[in-house]
Amino acid sequence: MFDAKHIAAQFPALQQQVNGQRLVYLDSAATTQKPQCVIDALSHYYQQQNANVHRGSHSLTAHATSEFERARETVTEFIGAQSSKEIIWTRGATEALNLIAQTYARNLLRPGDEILVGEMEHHANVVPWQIVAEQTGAKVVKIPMTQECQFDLASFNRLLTDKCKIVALAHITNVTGTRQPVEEVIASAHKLGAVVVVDGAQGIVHEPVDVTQLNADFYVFSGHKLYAPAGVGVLYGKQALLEAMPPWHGGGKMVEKVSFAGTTFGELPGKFEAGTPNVAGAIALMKAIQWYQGLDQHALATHIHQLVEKTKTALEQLDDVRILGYQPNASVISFVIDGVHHQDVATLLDQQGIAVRAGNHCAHPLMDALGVTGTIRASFAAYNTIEDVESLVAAVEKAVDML
Ligand SMILES: Cc1ncc(COP(=O)(O)O)c(CNc2co[nH]c2=O)c1O
Repeated sequence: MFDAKHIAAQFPALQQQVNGQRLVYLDSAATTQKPQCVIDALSHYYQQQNANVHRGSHSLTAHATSEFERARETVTEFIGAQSSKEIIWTRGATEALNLIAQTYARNLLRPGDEILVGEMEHHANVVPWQIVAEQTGAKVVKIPMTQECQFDLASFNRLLTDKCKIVALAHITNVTGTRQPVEEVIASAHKLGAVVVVDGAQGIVHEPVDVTQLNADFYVFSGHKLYAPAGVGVLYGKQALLEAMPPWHGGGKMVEKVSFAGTTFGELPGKFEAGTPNVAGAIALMKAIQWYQGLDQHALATHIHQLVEKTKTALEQLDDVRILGYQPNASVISFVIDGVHHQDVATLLDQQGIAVRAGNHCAHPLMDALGVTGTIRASFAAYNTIEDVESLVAAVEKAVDML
């Protein structure tokens, strides 16, 4: 039995009322709320540890650097990387995907090469590939989804030719929570010499990740979806790939020697970390990972899946409510109320203290495939309870009656 109420009590943001009602936070796929211990880690850093890292020669900077690199080691172990050199700090998944596109891909791609991208992807895993395709004369090829909002593996294998140099897909998608077959995609792509970029923004928080076992070439995620602050994220890349890539941004820390006759660049991971990093964010992400690893992961996953299943069962009893792309064992559920704009529903729910996401969820191609302009999405995390489900369903029922 997963004690979500005990978990929720650790989250200050969840103790408030919104519009005079208990906050029911069901938008964790957008960003999770933060436990007190993570908030304390941020405060402690700025109260006691703040200094710039890898520079200066005083005790504070030495300690801050040590904690910053301990955070990198924590991420290394958390995702099963071979070396901390394979862990690059970014602002989040979006920046990590753009870094890969503008270094690895831009350096590799030639006219006629192909980048295969899943139809259900978040724009952060579509647009960077379109930009670099435009820059290099390569082509982005859509991997269609099935009618059931699953990754169409058969179509993928038909589209996969020796023209394909990169495959980009989410571990878990953000609108329907589809767990995509990254293992099979990686195996097939590698047979043809293509690399696979796995967008782990949703996956990192809903199942154990071992990038070595997965054999992913790149895996990216954002701290703020993993109970950590916004502004810190991770790009994992196989060391050999990262070593061969040109730098992303120029500046301090990423160089070996600068002269106007020419500049030599630093080693991993600093080569990709120009400028002053988000030290506090990295340290808080370490604390978030340590907190998260203290949870019973099987019980947590079972709990979240039960909440989503109960939500589905209740919503499908309501007139005019249509659930879209439901996936067993997902952490999100998306639905529409026929004849009612999704934003109007979200506004009514908000008036009852219920925070969901309405809109296209940065997934226009998926919305087009579903034939809608947007959905209402409820997404669940460790702090959500059955009472949250009951509040959501009652509010949707009220919305159906009112609208
Ligand atoms: C699958 C996926 N990839 C990439 C991103 C981008 O992450 P960021 O760089 O941290 O912004 C998101 C954010 N998804 C959402 C953000 O708000 N609602 C969402 O569903 C995502 O869900």
